[in-house]
Amino acid sequence: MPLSAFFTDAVARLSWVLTLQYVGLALLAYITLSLIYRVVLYPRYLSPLRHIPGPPLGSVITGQFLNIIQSEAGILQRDWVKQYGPVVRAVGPVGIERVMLLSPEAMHKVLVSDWTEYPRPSFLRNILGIVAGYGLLTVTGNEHKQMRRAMNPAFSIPNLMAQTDMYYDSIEILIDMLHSEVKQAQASEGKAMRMYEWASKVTLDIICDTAFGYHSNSLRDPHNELTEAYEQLLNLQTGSNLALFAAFVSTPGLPWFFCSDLGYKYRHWFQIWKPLAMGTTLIDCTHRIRNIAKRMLSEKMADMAVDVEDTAAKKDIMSLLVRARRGGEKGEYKLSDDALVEQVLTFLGAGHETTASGISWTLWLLANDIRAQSKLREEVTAVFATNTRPDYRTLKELKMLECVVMESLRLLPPVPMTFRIAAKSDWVDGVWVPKGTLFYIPIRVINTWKEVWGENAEEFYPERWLNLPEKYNPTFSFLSFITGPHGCIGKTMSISEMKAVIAALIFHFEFVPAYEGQVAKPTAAVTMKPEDSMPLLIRPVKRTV
Ligand code: HEM
Repeated sequence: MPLSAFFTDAVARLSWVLTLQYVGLALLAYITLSLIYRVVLYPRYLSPLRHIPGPPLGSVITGQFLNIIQSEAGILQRDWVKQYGPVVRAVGPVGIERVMLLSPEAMHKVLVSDWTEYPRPSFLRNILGIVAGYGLLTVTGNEHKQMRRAMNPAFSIPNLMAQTDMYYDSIEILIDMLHSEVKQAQASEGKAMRMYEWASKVTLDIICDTAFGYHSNSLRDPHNELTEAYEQLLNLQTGSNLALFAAFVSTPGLPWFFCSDLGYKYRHWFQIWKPLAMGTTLIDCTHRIRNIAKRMLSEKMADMAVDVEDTAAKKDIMSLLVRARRGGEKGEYKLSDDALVEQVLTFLGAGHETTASGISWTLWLLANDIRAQSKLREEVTAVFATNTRPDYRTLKELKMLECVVMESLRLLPPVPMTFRIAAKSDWVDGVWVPKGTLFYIPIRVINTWKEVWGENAEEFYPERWLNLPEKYNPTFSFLSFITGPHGCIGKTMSISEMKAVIAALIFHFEFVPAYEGQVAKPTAAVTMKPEDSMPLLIRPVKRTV
């Protein structure tokens, strides 16, 4: 090669290397500056929210995030309100701002009037989607409106009235099992049992039975695959696991991978590094649950194909889903086969664990308030003495039962908080909230806000429901099921189910704490279940016939 050509070639190569270096450096500078802007400049000096009172900004990278996930759900936020007032700003990981507004005006705008502008943020949709399917809980806007309209009839009062009697098939099994456990223990003081586990089994059997006509038999079968898969899945979202779980599901592409066949095939890859091993369990559980949902569906669709006329008249969840699958011809809402499975997962997931937590917390509160427990027993005994399967109306008329269930849901809400994200910049109750800001919907904080509920707001006092405080707002002071178009579709069903289970348990058994000094241990997860599965000492009620 002539010398001049050699030099030309060398210069060309050098300029390529230099160009690449410049591009690399420019990219690095861009990322560094963006990060500095996001985590330091914007939240500290530029954000329009920076003057709103709130806790210190915290660590530059994680903000208040570690404090939040390490504390009991809703309690840190309640302390902030006590310290800084009803409008609070806090900074989470990588400088993302969160605001918490407690006023009914703010809740009305975010949850009701402008709900499409304040959707669930994607990290929440992914957490819910993985645990409870990409169905009604994760869609928004028009798709949500259509889906909700299709499902509403399943939760109508006449439908629920017809359904109540079916609850007792599972409740009676629960009572029998508890009686035989106590009998086997042969101890006069009763037997300590993890009531959350029993509550979870009975609510799973009830939802499978009433919604899908499927007998999951989780009460009788100690190794039921559905129960075990849900248990493992929920444990992934508690304590220190929660941060990793949130990081997993917030990583673009990973939620899809977790639910795909590809993810299932390569699930063991996550075991190469211990901190990632949770990925294998997560994929394994979601696949087991999905497979059962598919099996449930295909069995039912085969049954229903035989009796099309009958299906057309029914308004239970399964019949409505199957009809939505056939829809379309008449311009009705149409569900694909995959979407159908996601809906089944939604009603399975959203419908059992929340109600189970509600039942366990109610038992805990009653175990610690013998006066309220005795008063409730007196009320339910008057009914159960002659009718052990009281219907929807009879349950509704029991005043103390209503007070106990509502008070428990107020004080220890199974969903202690949820989130929304501002899809536009706008004023919310006098605060200019920029697009992209996260909203806390602080359910537990609002439910126990002293400003509304008075000085004893944080105490269990069921009778307060007979004489509600003057500042009580029926739509925005009790948010356990939130409100507006995304409000819980299963609200009336779960309240009546909780009543039926609690009434039967209190009629048959006495509950006291399992040991001296026992304290409640609510998890800091999306749903607030007892971390220790709520051991309580239970003994049969002695009656003189
Ligand atoms: C005590 C029991 C329950 C509690 C405390 C509860 C609470 C909630 C809350 C707070 C939400 C709103 C979540 C958010 O927007 O981020 C919600 C939504 C939902 N719940 Fe429940 N729930 C319970 C029982 C049930 C039951 C039994 C079912 C069904 C059988 C159910 C099905 C749903 C569905 C499908 C949604 C999504 C509604 C929508 O976006 O249109 N829930 N629930």
